[in-house]
Formats: sequence, C-alpha cells, structure tokens
Amino acid sequence: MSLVPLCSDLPQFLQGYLPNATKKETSIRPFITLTYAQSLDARISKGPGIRTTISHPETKTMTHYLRYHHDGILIGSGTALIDDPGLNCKWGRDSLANSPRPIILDTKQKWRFGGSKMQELYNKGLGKPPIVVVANDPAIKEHHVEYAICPMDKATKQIDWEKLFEKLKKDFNIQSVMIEGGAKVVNQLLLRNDIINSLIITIGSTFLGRSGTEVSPLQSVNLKGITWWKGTTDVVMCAKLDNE
Ligand SMILES: NC(=O)C1=CN([C@@H]2O[C@H](COP(=O)(O)OP(=O)(O)OC[C@H]3O[C@@H](n4cnc5c(N)ncnc54)[C@H](O)[C@@H]3O)[C@@H](O)[C@H]2O)C=CC1
Ligand SMILES: Nc1nc(O)c(N)c(N[C@@H]2O[C@H](COP(=O)(O)O)[C@@H](O)[C@H]2O)n1
Repeated sequence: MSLVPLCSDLPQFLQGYLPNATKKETSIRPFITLTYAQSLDARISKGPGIRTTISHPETKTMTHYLRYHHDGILIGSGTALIDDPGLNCKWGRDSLANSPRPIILDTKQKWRFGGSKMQELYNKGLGKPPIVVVANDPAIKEHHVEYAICPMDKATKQIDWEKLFEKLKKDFNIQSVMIEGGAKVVNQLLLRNDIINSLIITIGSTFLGRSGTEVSPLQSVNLKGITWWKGTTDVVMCAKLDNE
C-alpha cells in the first residue's frame, strides 16, 4: 500500500529530534529515537496478539519518514511474532537504500525470518535483512540473518541495553536506531534517559480500552524540550527524557 504525501510542516517539526545525517555520532552508542503510536488511554494495541492501527495515514507517512532517517529499527520479539511487520521504508524513491536494518530482540529465539513479511520484502529488493539479538550462539542460523550475541545480565535476566547498542555501532556500523516497540521494550526504555536521545509519540484520537496493551513506565518520567504537532486526527509529541 502506498503512503499519502508527507505533511509539509513535519520535516521542520521533527528536525531537532532526528539523528544528524551529516555529523557522525562521536558517542560509542548510536543516536536512539524511541517512537510509537498510542491511544488516548495509553494503549498501543487492542490487546495481546491484536495488530492495531492507531496512526492516521499522515502520521503513518511520518513513521516512514522517521525510518528513512535511521540506520536501524528495533522491535521486541512480541511485536515481531504478533504483527509480522515489514519494517522497511516506503518514503522516498528507493525502498532498499532508504530502509533501516530491522533489529529483532529475540533472546528466546522464537521468531523466524523464513516466511516473514520482512523476508518477502527482502526477496523483492524492498527491504534489508534483519539483525537478530540473541543471548547465545543460536541453534538454528537462518540464511541472510546476522546475529548479535548479547549476554543476559544474570540478575535481571535481561540484555544490557548499553552493551547492545555499543555492539550495534561497533560490529554493525549502525549509527542511529529507532525503537518502535512493543510495550515491554518501551516501558523499559522510557526510564533510560542515559540512552534515549529523542522521544516521538503519536497519539491517535481513540480509546482502546482496559484490555489493550498499555505503555506506562514503572516510575514517573519527566520530559523536556517538548513540542507538539497537530494533524487531522492525531497529535505528535517530540521531547527529550529529562535527567531528573
Ligand atoms: N502502536 C505502536 O506503535 C506499536 C504497537 N505494538 C504492539 O505491541 C504489542 C507487543 O508488545 P509486547 O508484547 O510488550 O512485546 P515486545 O515487542 O515488547 O517484545 C517483548 C519481548 O522482547 C524481548 N525483550 C524485551 N526486552 C528485553 C530485554 N531487556 N532483554 C531481553 N529480551 C527482551 C523478550 O523476548 C520479550 O518477551 C503488539 O500488540 C504490537 O502490535 C508494537 C510496536 C509499536
Ligand atoms: N506508527 C505506528 N502506528 C500504528 O498505528 C502502529 N500500529 C504502529 N505499529 C508499528 O509498526 C509496525 C508495522 O510496520 P509495517 O507497516 O509492517 O512496516 C508494527 O510492528 C509496529 O512496530 N506504528
């Protein structure tokens, strides 16, 4: 499906929150944007296992414009298994060149590239092959997939986000990453002002109800550098996570 044109005021609105393509990031980690679409009641889907459209076509186009500006796009395995997303970039003339590298956080090794929408796009020359983040050498290695082995923290049984992003930059030359979700990933990273450079949230004018998948961090989070854009049905907030 093709995209509607990008609203003319969006590039200016987003400019201060995007990785700077001309300036190589000097940090040991890539530039990281946390971005997702939520309902008025802070839900990102109608419920477990339900792929839900929240964004209006004009903010969907904005998401593809964001994809255009990043080297990598990271999602958790929950999202990969439920949504079977394409994660390519349809904005601009050359989908293959413009698409970010999909990065799937799949430490339980449940997701398969084979048979996925991502593989279909890759086979058609419309998307890049994924990097799959695993905790140890995978038993099954799929063709065209690269693996980022990132040991789990023994206490938390989670990967160390800092080490993962350092590895993505050092081993895969990923200079910028947009993180699209899902809820488990977003709820962790909303607390990481040491890692997240920009926060871009689309808010759709709908309520998805209490059985919806909620985004809400464990503790309160303060924002700074806040700016809003208003579209036909959605608003978009750009901000930075505060250090307080
Ligand atoms: N509206 C929107 O913008 C978006 C909505 N979604 C929705 O979100 C839902 C999926 O969200 P969730 O179920 O929360 O799944 P998720 O996509 O956050 O993936 C969770 C899985 O990722 C792995 N993971 C996450 N953090 C980890 C860590 N620190 N260390 C090791 N492994 C880790 C684990 O395997 C975990 O089970 C779907 O319904 C999807 O449609 C997803 C992305 C964007
Ligand atoms: N921006 C945005 N708006 C919504 O309404 C959404 N449901 C999502 N979901 C994210 O986009 C992925 C789908 O990508 P493709 O269109 O298949 O390339 C999905 O997996 C979520 O990460 N995003």
